[in-house]
Amino acid sequence: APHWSHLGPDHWYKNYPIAKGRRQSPIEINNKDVHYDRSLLPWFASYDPGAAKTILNNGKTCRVVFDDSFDRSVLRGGPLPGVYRLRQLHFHWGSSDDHGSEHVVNGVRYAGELHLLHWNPKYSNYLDAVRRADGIAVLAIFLQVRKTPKPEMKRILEEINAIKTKGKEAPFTNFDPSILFPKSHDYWTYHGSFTTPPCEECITWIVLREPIIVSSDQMAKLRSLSKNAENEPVLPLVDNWRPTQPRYFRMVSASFL
Ligand SMILES: NS(=O)(=O)c1ccc(C(=O)NCc2ccccc2F)cc1
Ligand SMILES: [Zn+2]
Repeated sequence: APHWSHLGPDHWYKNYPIAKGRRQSPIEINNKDVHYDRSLLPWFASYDPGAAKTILNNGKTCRVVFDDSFDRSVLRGGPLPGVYRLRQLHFHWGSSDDHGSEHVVNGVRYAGELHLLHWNPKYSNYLDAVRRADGIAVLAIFLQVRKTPKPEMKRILEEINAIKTKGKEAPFTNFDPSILFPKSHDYWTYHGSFTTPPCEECITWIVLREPIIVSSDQMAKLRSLSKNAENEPVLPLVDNWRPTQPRYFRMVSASFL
């Protein structure tokens, strides 16, 4: 990773000027700024469990990677003009249960946030899609800590022990991430960016209103990951969330009243 990558979010603009752009993510979602759009369609995920390939610790997050060589696992509907291919999912979390999400809703910070990243196959590949305003769609789901966790998160967290340090990867097959979805498909949507460098402004964000429930132990499991590679000094992988960015003149639309 580049030498500056250990510098915080306030330094990113030196290498990625777009980090100070007009369409950055995450943002605060406040009811007073949200516009109910009754023309917004429901979104649908059609995922093939066989597309899941591996789970890895890249020193920045825990990521599950999927086969995106054809329209095998796709997201469609909602604000999207067509199908978008599922490429990976990853998480953001804090150093304690009272913070860790990237988006903040009416002042509420959640313990974490799950991002399912999809790209628009009208472009030849992911790298090309990243350079387009309609290139990427991220489905964001908040993680809320409660006593009785959702059993579906277990499968991902069971693999954590195999990817403790940066660069560790393990097979992760036969997994349909839609089992993680909450009951309600209500969402907010707006145009934004990657929340990490290169901060490209290529993302249609679909942020679910209903969080998924995890336990404090499950969050502790995520916090047991390390930023460092094996046989390097231990650096806990925590607080991998970007602070909220100015909304400027962006409309946040809601699919619900
Ligand atoms: N937290 S998030 O906004 O959902 C997010 C999703 C994906 C990336 C990513 O792919 N980075 C590497 C990357 C970026 C651009 C071009 C090629 C890349 F590999 C970064 C942030
Ligand atoms: Zn993310």
